[in-house]
Amino acid sequence: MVSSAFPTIDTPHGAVPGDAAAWNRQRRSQMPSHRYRDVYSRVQVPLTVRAWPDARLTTAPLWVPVDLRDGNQALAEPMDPARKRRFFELMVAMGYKEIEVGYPSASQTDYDFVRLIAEGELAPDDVTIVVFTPARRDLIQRTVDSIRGIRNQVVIHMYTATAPTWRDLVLGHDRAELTELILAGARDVLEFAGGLPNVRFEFSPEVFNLTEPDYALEVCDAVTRLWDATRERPVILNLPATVEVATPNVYADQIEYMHRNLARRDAVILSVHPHNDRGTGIACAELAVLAGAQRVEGCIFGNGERTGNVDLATLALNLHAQGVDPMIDFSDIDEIRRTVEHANRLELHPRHPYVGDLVHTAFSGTHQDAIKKGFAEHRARALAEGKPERELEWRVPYLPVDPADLGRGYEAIIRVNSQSGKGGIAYLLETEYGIELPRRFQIDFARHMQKHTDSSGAEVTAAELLRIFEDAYLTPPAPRRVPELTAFDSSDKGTAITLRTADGREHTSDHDGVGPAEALTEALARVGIRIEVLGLHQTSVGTGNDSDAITLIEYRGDSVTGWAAGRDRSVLTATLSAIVSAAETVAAASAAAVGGSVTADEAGERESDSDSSPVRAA
Ligand SMILES: CC(=O)SCCNC(=O)CCNC(=O)[C@H](O)C(C)(C)COP(=O)(O)OP(=O)(O)OC[C@H]1O[C@@H](n2cnc3c(N)ncnc32)[C@H](O)[C@@H]1OP(=O)(O)O
Ligand SMILES: CC(C)C(=O)C(=O)O
Repeated sequence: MVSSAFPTIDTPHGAVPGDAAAWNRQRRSQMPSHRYRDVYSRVQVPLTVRAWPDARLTTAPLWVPVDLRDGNQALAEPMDPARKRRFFELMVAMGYKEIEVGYPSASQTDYDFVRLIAEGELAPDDVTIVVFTPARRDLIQRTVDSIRGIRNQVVIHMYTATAPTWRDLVLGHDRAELTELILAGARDVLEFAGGLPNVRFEFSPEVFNLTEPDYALEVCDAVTRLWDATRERPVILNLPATVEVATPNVYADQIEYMHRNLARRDAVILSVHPHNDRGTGIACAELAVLAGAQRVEGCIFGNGERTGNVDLATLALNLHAQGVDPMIDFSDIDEIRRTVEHANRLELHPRHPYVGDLVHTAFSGTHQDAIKKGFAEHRARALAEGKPERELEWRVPYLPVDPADLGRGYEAIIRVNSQSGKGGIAYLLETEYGIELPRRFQIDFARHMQKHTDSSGAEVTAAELLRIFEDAYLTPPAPRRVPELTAFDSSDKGTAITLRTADGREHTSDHDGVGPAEALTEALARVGIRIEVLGLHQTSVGTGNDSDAITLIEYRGDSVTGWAAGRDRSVLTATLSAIVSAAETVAAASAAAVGGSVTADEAGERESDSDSSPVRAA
C-alpha cells in the first residue's frame, strides 16, 4: 500500500514509492521527447489475435548476407574488388547459399564484381546470386546486363520506399502514383529478365515498418500478381525495418499480419531485413521468424547503415546456443572476424556477441568460481560417461556456448584483476602452469593477490601471478633466523639431521619411526623453533622433464599460523624447503611478537632473492 504522505514515482505499471528528489526529477527532464511522437510513430497493425508469442524457433531460416551491398554502401570507403572477393569467398566457405553481391547500377566496382561471378568460377553452382536495383528502368536494365551469361540462380531484388514520409518528402507520390511507379519497375524487370529461366524476383517495400499495413499488403499483392508468383517460381517479399523505430513486438505483429493476409502466400518467400537503430535488430529478426518470416537478410557481425543491419552471426549463434543447427559454419570465428574487419575496415567491439575479445572472459570472482566448478563438473562427467568433452551437454555457468565450438581456446576465459577471487586465481595457475592449489591455500593466496591488485589497479597476467606466488610463499623472510640444514640422511633405520646455528655449531639429531617432514620439525624443536605441520599438499609446476615439485604446507608456530611452499626437482627437497620457509616465518614472528598470535603476513617482509634458501643438504 503506498502511503499518500509519501511521494511516488509513476511507472508503466502504476505508482511506486520514491524519494522527493527522484520524484521531482522524474516530472520533467531536459529531453525534448515530444518532438518524436508523430513523425516516427509506429503504425497501427490490425491484428487482434497473434500466434508469434507462443511459437518456438526450431529450424534456421534462409540466411542472406547483404554485406556486399547494404553493408558496403554504409562504408566510408566501399570495398575494393579484392576485399569484395575475399568477403564473398568467406561467405561461400561458411555455407551461405544466397548472397546479395552488390548494386550493379550504382558503381563500376559493383557491376564488375557481378561480371566476375558471371564469367568465372568464383561462385559454386549451388549459390544464388542476388543483385539489387531501384525501380528505375535505366538502372534495372543495367542490372540485368550485369548478370548476362551467369550459370547460377539469380535473384533480381527491386525496392522502392512506401512509407508516408518517404512518399511525401522523397518521391513526391501519393499511394496510387507510387503503386504505379513500382508496377512500372516490376514490368521492366519482367521485360528484361522474365525470360531468363535461372532468374527469380524479389521486391522490398523499403521502410515497410513505417508503411500502413493495408498499403504494404496492396503493393506486395500487386507485385506478386504481376510477376505471377507460383510455387515453382516463388517471389521473395522482403519487408524491411529500414529504420528501426518501435519495440520488436510491433515488427512481429506487422510480419504476422502480412503472413496471414498476403495473397499467393505459398508462392511467396517471406523475408525480413531489420536494421538496428534501437539496438533491437536481433529481437526484431527473431520475433519476425516466430511470426512467419522464412528468410532473413543482414550482415555478418552487423555492419550497415547507421547502427547497422541485423547481425547474422549473432542470430545464427543464438540458434546454436539453444540447440538449433544454424546451418552456417562458425567453427573458426576469429578467422571470420579477421576477414570481415579487413573487408569493412572496421573493428569489432570487444564485447560484440560471440566474437568480441572479452565475450568469453570473466574477471569477477564469483563468475570465475562458478566457471571453474562448471569445467570441473564437465570433465568429470566426460570421464564418467566415457564421452569426448566436445560431445557432452554444455552446462558451464556464465558461458552460454563452449568457446571451443567457435574455435577458441580456454586461455582467455578467466583473467585476474581486483574483482577476482580465489577461484579465478587458482584456475589461472592451474591452466597455465599445472599448479593445483588446495582450497584453504587458495583463500590465503587470494588475500595476497587482493593486496597487489588493490594497489596496482591493473590486470594480473599468469606470469605475474606466479611471481606473486613465489614472493609470498617460496621466499623466506629476511634476515635468516633458522639454522642452516647441512645434512639430511634418511634410511630404513631412521633419519639423521644436522643443523648449523649462527654461531657455527652443528646440531645432529636422529629421528626414528617418523617421516622426513616430522623428522625436520623435531630437529627444529631441539634448537628452539617449534612448528607444527597441519597439512601438506604436493603439486608441480610445468610439465614433463621441465617440471618442478612444489610442496605447500599449512603450519602453526608459537604465535603464527600460515602457509609456506618449497620448490625443487626433488619432492623431498621441496618439502624440506617448505618447512624451513615456514620456520623462518615462525622465527621472525617470535622475534617480532610482543604478545598474541600473528599471521605469516604480519611476521615480516620476504626477500625476493630465491638463492637464499637455507636448505643445503637434501
Ligand atoms: C534502404 C537502402 O539501403 S536503399 C539503397 C541505397 N543505396 C544506395 O543509394 C547506393 C547506390 N546509389 C547510387 O549509386 C545512386 O543513388 C543511384 C545510382 C542509385 C541513383 O543516383 P542518381 O540518379 O544520381 O539519383 P540520387 O541518388 O541523387 O537520387 C535518387 C533519385 O531516385 C529516386 N529514387 C530513390 N529510390 C528509388 C527507388 N527505389 N525507385 C525509384 N526511384 C527511386 C529519388 O526519388 C530520386 O529521384 P529525383 O532525382 O527525381 O528526385
Ligand atoms: C531496401 C531494403 C532491402 C533495404 O536495404 C532497407 O530497407 O534497409
